[in-house]
Parts: sequence; structure tokens; C-alpha cells
Amino acid sequence: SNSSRHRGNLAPGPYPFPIIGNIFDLGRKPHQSLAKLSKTYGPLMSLHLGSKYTVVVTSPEMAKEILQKNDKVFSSRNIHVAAQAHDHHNHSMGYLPVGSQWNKIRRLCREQLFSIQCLEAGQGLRQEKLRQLCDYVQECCLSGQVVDIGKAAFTTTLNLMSVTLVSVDFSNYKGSDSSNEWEEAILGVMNVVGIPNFADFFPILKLVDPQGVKRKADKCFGRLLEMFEDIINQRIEYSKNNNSTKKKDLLEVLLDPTHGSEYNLSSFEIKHLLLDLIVGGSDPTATIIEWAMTELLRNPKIMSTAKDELKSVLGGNKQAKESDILRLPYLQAVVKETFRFHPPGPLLIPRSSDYDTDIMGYLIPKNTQIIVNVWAMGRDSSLWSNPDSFEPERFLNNKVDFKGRDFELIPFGAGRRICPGMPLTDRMVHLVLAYLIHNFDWVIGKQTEADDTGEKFGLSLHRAAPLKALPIKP
Ligand code: HEM
Repeated sequence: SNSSRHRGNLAPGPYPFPIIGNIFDLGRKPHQSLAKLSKTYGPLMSLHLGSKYTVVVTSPEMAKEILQKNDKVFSSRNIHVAAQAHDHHNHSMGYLPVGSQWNKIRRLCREQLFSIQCLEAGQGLRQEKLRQLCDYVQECCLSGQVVDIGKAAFTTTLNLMSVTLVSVDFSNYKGSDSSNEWEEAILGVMNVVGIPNFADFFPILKLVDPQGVKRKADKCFGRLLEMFEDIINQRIEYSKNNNSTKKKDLLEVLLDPTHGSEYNLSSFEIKHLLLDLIVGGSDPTATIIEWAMTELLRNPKIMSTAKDELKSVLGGNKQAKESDILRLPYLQAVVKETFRFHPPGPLLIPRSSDYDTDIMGYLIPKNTQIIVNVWAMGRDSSLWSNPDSFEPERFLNNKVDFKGRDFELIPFGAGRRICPGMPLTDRMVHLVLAYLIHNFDWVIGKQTEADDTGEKFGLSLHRAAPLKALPIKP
């Protein structure tokens, strides 16, 4: 509230211009501009983004205060305009406040998707999806065609998700972007959620919608939700006629009157859940694979160390099994180092404070937007030696992991709202990388291609130019 602002001592920050606040400080790469600003103002920094009071967190200590010690206050999401399309924020696991509905959906995902039993049971499916990636890369290898690594990884993870959820492949390796209705609808939602929207910072603009974000969001969310609704209706019809042959996917569990009633989700809620899982899962997983390959191609010595390890552990087997991952510590270190250096969500997903709180002597008022700059923490020289170079070795003989306990490395967030998909991503990323590294030598047209580590800010932090490389048989 306003009166509390006068009482308390707000965190330091740049001087806000009237009305506009610090919005122009953000620029096109907000994670980088914010990293620079917090060097001046410290690990808990105030920004007035239009009328949206925002606190930016840039140290492991502060992140722990916010995401763990005071997680009762800071577990709500900041609700932006695009997320309100079709009332999504009121039904979505990603946006609902912590409470009974959010708990119910999180529990459902924990029990029916990400439990150890579910993950073990899903291994065969992941091997099958990996085989489809293999076929595609083999074919490119034989015909001398480059592979767009991010795109191929996106197809793999998207299909894995879509088959797990509804038993349909949403993507194919060869189709052009526009030929695929699902991909187009999913990318549409991803883009509209990723655009920084001025109306989020100036409530008065919500009606004007100057960039048309609200209009676009209504259209894109509407289309994707409708496509899920069709799938749900088709399944209900199918089940009526095929009582005995049940599909083995999440949708079946949710619609099964004996099982589903435990969670009791309406088909309205189911389509919002499917949207969250599909949109939230595929892109960041593909992004981390693309960045890992980028760094391996830029650092031939690291690539050859990774290849040697795979050769000794997998030998003549082309595909790794999930039980092999434990025996691949160097590959694990490559993945951790990629999460440090290129976190797909550089600013996590903003939270919001539920009431006024004191953090290390500073007042954080109710409804403050909370941003955690994990990108900046990953490049902080007081936390990491040589933070600007890619050195997986730093994670050998070192217990630091990205599971939410070590606050210097939290690409999946932390606390009760940590990314629920982390255990699945963990398996996928190692399997796909192991396959790509173990079976091919990769050649890029120009060395500059791999060295181009320019970033594009959006829902995930992508390479500005996609990584394309030619697979050849070693
Ligand atoms: C490299 C891969 C991924 C990264 C870096 C990532 C990152 C994140 C982050 C930073 C958050 C916010 C956590 C917080 O507020 O503390 C989040 C939430 C979420 N993620 Fe992920 N994620 C990944 C993969 C996945 C996958 C595979 C799925 C689904 C299968 C998924 C589904 C979700 C959902 C539904 C939420 C919202 C949870 C909530 O608000 O309660 N993510 N993710």
C-alpha cells in the first residue's frame, strides 16, 4: 500500500523519471541491462517500471531469502496482460496463486507425470522419440544436409510431451514451420507471452492495448485451446466406442471416471493444463540443447572429452539408456555449465509479493513484481572463477546442482513453485546430447556460426541465429 512506502526503506535503485520510471533502462536484452544496473545498486534493487514497482534479485543469498525463507509471501505470480487471455491465469498451474486449486494441479502432475514410477514407465517412449531423431539425423548425414539443432531438439521434446499427454505427435522433422498447425499455434502463444508489453507497466494502456498484445494473445490462446478442446472431445467419443483399448496417456487418466474423479478437473481446466505443459516444456528444453551444442562446437577440447567419456561408457550402443546418465559425469557437468552460462529463463518467471515484507532491512510492499536474474548470477565473478568462459570442469568433484538447493544455480527456480518439469527435462537433455555427440562429428560451415553467441530475448533466451551443423560419420 502507499502508506507503507513512506514507512519503509525501499531497496536502492536508479532514479525513476516521473511516469515512465525506469522502463527505458530495460532495453532489448533486459537480463543484461539489469545485470549492469545491479552492479551499481546491489543484489536487491528497486525499479519503477511505469507504475509497476519491481524488485530485482541478483545474489544467491537474496534469492534464498525470497524463494525459500519467505516463500509464503513470494509464491504468487506476477500476472501480465497476455496471461489473462481466455481467463488463462485463473485456471493455469503457472499463474494461479498457491492455494487449493494450484495444489491440486501440482499434485496431479507430481503423481501422474513426474513421479519416479511415471518417469521409469516413460523410458520406452523416450527411446522411441530418440529413435525418430536418430532416423532424421542419419538421413541428413547420408544426404549431406545440415541439421538445425534447436529445431530438431524442439521437434523431439514437443513430440515427447504431446505423446505423453495426448498420444499425438505435434511436430515432424521435415515439415516447414508453416505446414504444421500445432507448431504454429504453440509458437504463436510462446511469442505473445514473450513480448514485453508496455500495457503491463501502465495500467491505463490496458484498454488501449498499443502493441496489440491483448488482441494477439486472445487469438493465439483461443486457437490452441480450441485445438485441445477438439482432442478432448475426440477422445470422449473414442472412449465411448472403444471401451477396451485405452490409450496410455495423461488425458486418459484425467477423463477416466474412476481415476480422474480423484483430481476432478473439468475439460475446461484440462485444456488450460495441456496448454501450460506443452508451451512451458518444449521450448526451454530445446533451447538448452542448442546452447550446449553451441558451446561444444566452439570448444573442441570439451567436445572430445565428452566423446571419450561416451565411447567408454556406451561403446557400440548408439542410444544411451537413462541408467547410463549416472555414469556420465562429464556430460552432466556440460549440462550444468550450460545452465549456468545460458539459462533458458534468464529472469525466471516473475513472482509477486502477497503482502508487505521486510527483507534484509528493506521493505518490499505488497504486489511488488519480483525478478530473479539468474543470468547475472551465472556470470558473477564473486561466485564463479572465469565466469565468462565455458568450463564444465568446474562441476567435476563439486556437488552444486540445479535442483533448487544451491542458490547460485537455479535455472528452474526454487521453493514450492520450482519448475515441476525439471526431472523430465533432466533425462531428455542428457539423452539427446549423448546421442548427438556420440554418433556424429559435427561440422559447421563457418567457424563464426558457432561463435555467434548472440542472444534473442523471448519466452526462452534463444540464440539469435539458429545453430545449423552438418552431421558426419566419424
Ligand atoms: C530446460 C527446461 C526448463 C526450464 C529452464 C524451466 C524453467 C522454469 C522456471 C524458471 C519456472 C518458474 C519457477 C519458479 O517460479 O520458481 C518454471 C515453471 C514451470 N515449468 Fe518449467 N522449465 C523447463 C522445462 C519444463 C518442462 C519440461 C515442463 C513440463 C513438462 C515445464 C513446465 C512448467 C510449469 C507448468 C511451470 C509453472 C509452475 C508453477 O507456477 O507452479 N517446464 N519452469
